[in-house]
Amino acid sequence: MKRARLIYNPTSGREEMKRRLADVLQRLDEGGIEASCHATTGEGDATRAAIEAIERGYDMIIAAGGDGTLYEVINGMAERENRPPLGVFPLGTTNDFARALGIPKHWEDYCDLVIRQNPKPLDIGKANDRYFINIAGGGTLTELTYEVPSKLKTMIGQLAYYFKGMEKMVSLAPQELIIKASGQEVIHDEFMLFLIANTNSVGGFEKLAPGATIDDGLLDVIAVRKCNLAEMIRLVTLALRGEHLQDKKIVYFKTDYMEVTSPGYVQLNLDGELGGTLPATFRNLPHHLNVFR
Ligand SMILES: Nc1ncnc2c1ncn2[C@@H]1O[C@H](COP(=O)(O)OP(=O)(O)OP(=O)(O)O)[C@@H](O)[C@H]1O
Repeated sequence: MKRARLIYNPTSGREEMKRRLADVLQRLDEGGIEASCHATTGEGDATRAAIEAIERGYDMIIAAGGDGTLYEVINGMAERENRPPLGVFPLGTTNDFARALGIPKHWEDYCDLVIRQNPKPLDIGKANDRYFINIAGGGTLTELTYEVPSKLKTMIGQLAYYFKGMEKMVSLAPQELIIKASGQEVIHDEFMLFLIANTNSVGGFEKLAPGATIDDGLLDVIAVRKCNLAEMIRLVTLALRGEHLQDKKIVYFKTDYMEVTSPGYVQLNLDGELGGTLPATFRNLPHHLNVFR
């Protein structure tokens, strides 16, 4: 029997885990995996639970929840020498990461994926002293991921982000950024936002970074130069079709290391969570985690 630590957020998405837990444990058990559970209680708890699971020598860790729970779990794992395989059980509202990797959403299919025990390596990103698995970003629009109330997400799911997104679009302001990336000329300009993608699915946009792959050792950088609301809406429309990267308002490149500074106050968003402020260094950590996928 292998031992798994299932770290789940009982409040994620539509609170599915509350109903499914017994079934999940039973199916894993039948597949030769004895799982014990940790239900998270609030901010930072999944990080502590992941550190403890490694110290207690579990054979694998399964993070069940949304992108926020996954972010906390990888931040507990990334600095450890011994990093057991990670399961990403998608139960959140958007689940960008699971969607990008084609990880099954249905609980039975997901359990079967873990039971097959075939984890594959993938890159993660490091922003200053924190880690992200899907996306890092900065600029007013990126703040919306942590401003959407959890209760609203439970009630109306993805729509909650659209409402908040529309509200934020009208108050968008450009910020001066200096971007120094390895293999690139220094860029100094005013930007609406910048994103650093590790996967191709971000914020529910499945074609935001079409060229981003999870194990190429590189981060895909997309920055939107200063523009007005009409241009911003045009870019969002293009992004839905994956046709935005050629636009003259967009800066796009791949890199393994980058520094971003600003004379202003710019908050960082890491996998949808507040991740400090600029200045920041971003680097790719190749094949740092093994994930069932
Ligand atoms: N028991 C709990 N009660 C309230 N909040 C919790 C609890 N456990 C964890 N949290 C908080 O939930 C947040 C993470 O939510 P998570 O991303 O898993 O789900 P979600 O918000 O529904 O999904 P998504 O990120 O896809 O929108 C973390 O900020 C964490 O602090």
